Amino acid sequence: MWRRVVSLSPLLSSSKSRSLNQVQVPYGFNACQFFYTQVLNSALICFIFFRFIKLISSYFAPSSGYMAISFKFWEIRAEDGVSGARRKPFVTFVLGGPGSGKGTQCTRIVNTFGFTHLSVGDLLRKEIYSDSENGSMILDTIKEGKIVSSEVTVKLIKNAIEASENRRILVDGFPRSEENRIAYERVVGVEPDIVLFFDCPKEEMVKRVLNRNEGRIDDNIDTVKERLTVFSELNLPVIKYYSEKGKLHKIDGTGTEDEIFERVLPVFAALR
Ligand SMILES: Nc1ncnc2c1ncn2[C@@H]1O[C@H](COP(=O)(O)OP(=O)(O)O)[C@@H](O)[C@H]1O
Ligand SMILES: Nc1ccn([C@H]2C[C@H](O)[C@@H](COP(=O)(O)OP(=O)(O)O)O2)c(=O)n1
Ligand SMILES: [Mg+2]
Repeated sequence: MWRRVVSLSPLLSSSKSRSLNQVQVPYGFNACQFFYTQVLNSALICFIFFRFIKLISSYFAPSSGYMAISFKFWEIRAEDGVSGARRKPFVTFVLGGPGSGKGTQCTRIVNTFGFTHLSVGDLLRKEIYSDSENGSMILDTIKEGKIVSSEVTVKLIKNAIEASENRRILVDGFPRSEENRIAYERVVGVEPDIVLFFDCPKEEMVKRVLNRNEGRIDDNIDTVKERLTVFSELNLPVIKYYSEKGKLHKIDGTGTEDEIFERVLPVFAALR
């Protein structure tokens, strides 16, 4: 290809320079000829180079490992306007114990800041009702208050992010364990941009879950107790991880919905 570019250079310069030969400048230097040979050749080389990179990145489908990382890099560059590829999404993870108000506050963020809300619990429940091969396993896991294998969950999240036209995404209820977090990073290839954590006392969370009244099979005292244990053991280490990375926004989850949203507002307003 490079040979083709080089062989095109004289063609380009000779045809143009013949008609513009008259524009002579002192010291025997032809300004127009210089322009056509140098500037246009450089532009042509750049154009062909970026077409080549684009072709290569679409040829090697990003799936895992090195190619996924390099593809991500290309996507991030693409965000800067280098190519027409899809922009990297701005991903916010929303964490908190059961009943801490994640879903409620996500709805507010969607309405105010135009995010798309991906509730991982909803994605899993949809799998149960769509009779998918994992449906009964998911149902049992949710009933017991445990966490579904990351292999299933991450695939659902990745598909949902890819299907979304919106590049501003809230992933609600994920990652719920270090296993969740590591699997996401391995498969998707990037970390979230920010992480919200709704901090709420256990008694308040239990009260809210038992009053939720959405007909959920896990909204009962036995399951919520188990979920709180799982939250302390598996989710708190994830929250600590993001806090140490400087990505965590810890929000007091007590008070009215309005009061809590007042605490959420500055996080997103600062991003505008
Ligand atoms: N600040 C609040 N005060 C009282 N009830 C709330 C508050 N925020 C949410 N709720 C209610 O508590 C229940 C759990 O809220 P939800 O948003 O579903 O929490 P999560 O998604 O964290 O489990 C819902 O019935 C919701 O209407
Ligand atoms: N990352 C996740 C998220 C949810 N789940 C399962 C286990 C959770 O108890 C249920 C319900 O999750 P959901 O986020 O809807 O629950 P809450 O809104 O916190 O009450 O789904 C999971 O296994 N892994
Ligand atoms: Mg929820």
